[in-house]
Amino acid sequence: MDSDDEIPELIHQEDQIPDLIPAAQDDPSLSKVPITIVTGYLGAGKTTLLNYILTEQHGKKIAVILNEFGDSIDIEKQLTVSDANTTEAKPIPFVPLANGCICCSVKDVGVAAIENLMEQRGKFDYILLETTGLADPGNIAPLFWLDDGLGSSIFLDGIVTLVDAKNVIKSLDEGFGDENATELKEQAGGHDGHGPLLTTAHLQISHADVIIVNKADLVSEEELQTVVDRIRSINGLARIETTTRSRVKQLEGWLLDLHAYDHVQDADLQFASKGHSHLDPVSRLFANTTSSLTIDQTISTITINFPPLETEQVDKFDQFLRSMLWEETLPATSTQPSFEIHRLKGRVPLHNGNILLVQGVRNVYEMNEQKGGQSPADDQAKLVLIGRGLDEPIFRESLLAALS
Ligand SMILES: Nc1nc2c(ncn2[C@@H]2O[C@H](COP(=O)(O)OP(=O)(O)OP(=O)(O)O)[C@@H](O)[C@H]2O)c(=O)[nH]1
Repeated sequence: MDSDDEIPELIHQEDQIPDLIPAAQDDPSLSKVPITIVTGYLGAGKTTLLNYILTEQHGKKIAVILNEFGDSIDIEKQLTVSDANTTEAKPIPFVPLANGCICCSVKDVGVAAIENLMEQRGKFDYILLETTGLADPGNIAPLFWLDDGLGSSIFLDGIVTLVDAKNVIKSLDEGFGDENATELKEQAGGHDGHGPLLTTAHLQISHADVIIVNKADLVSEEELQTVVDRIRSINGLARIETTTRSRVKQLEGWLLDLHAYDHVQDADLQFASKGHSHLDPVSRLFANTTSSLTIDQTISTITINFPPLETEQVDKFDQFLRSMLWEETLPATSTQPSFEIHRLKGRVPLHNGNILLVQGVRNVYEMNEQKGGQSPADDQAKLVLIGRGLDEPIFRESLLAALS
């Protein structure tokens, strides 16, 4: 490693972070680089996917940050850039970083890895960040919104979760391979009289914008459909594709250029309400069969439909979101369920002809009023929530009361 590749000092103070990436901040002509977070259980096929991408001809130079366990607990980030002109993947010199998992100490290690990478800006036009098998993407995603330094040079394009078709149901039901699985005692009706489990698999699925159900070759078509149905019952917003050897049918829209956070399409929210669109060919094959849909007891998706808002109600809507996301309390209701929100998308038409677009991950949300642009489908406002303990009638009642 030569002197140009010196490891930057790790940052421990949150308020120091905005100064990180000075080159990017100083030169406004540099456009923001998109980043996709790739997550999934150990052995789901993440490395297979990234190797496939790095050797594919796709005209993009993609930097991959791998987050791997070595022999010891040290974690190293290996940076590799695919070369659009040859089929070779060129490694950027190894950048050893401090011990720790990217989701536990992301403000230190993750930021430093990305800062390190951004010093080599110009050599790539897309970043893929692979997280360890047990990462909770909900800890990582808001960083790209909240951190001024990162946010000025990088934007989060989306979260892709790989699941292993053979083992994912066991992971969801039994916490297979997951030491962090926790029993939700307050929710009755779980397995063997116990509460259902909240596993890392639930968190990885609930936060995902794209879910790749890999290792399709190891299960029957019926088993594959059961897996797709189960995943759909957890996350009604994500696009789902089934693959073997992580070979997605195309990179754009499935791994790159996801634009999951920069617009809220009406079609996406319709999809959550109906629960069947965006389906991959295998799912379509089964669309007319009577497969029984297992509703996951732990994490689910709900869609709240409500009438378009007067301009004066926008503040009330914002207060509802703050109460729900920041205080985990539903306003204006006597029923106070225990819940947590992982992902939120909303499209709210206003009587002035504008449209309010809402995006959220955990307790971080963003609301933008877009001028005009309402479509015929915007006769109702829609708020889609993915999380734990969501009961649509209770949430709807609270929202309507808060708006009145
Ligand atoms: N049968 C089958 N095996 C696969 C498939 N995809 C990957 N594998 C194999 O499964 C094993 C794990 O794949 P990886 O790509 O290393 O999985 P990973 O998610 O990166 O796993 P970790 O590095 O442990 O987090 C490897 O031996 C792969 O060759 C698939 O679709 N079918």
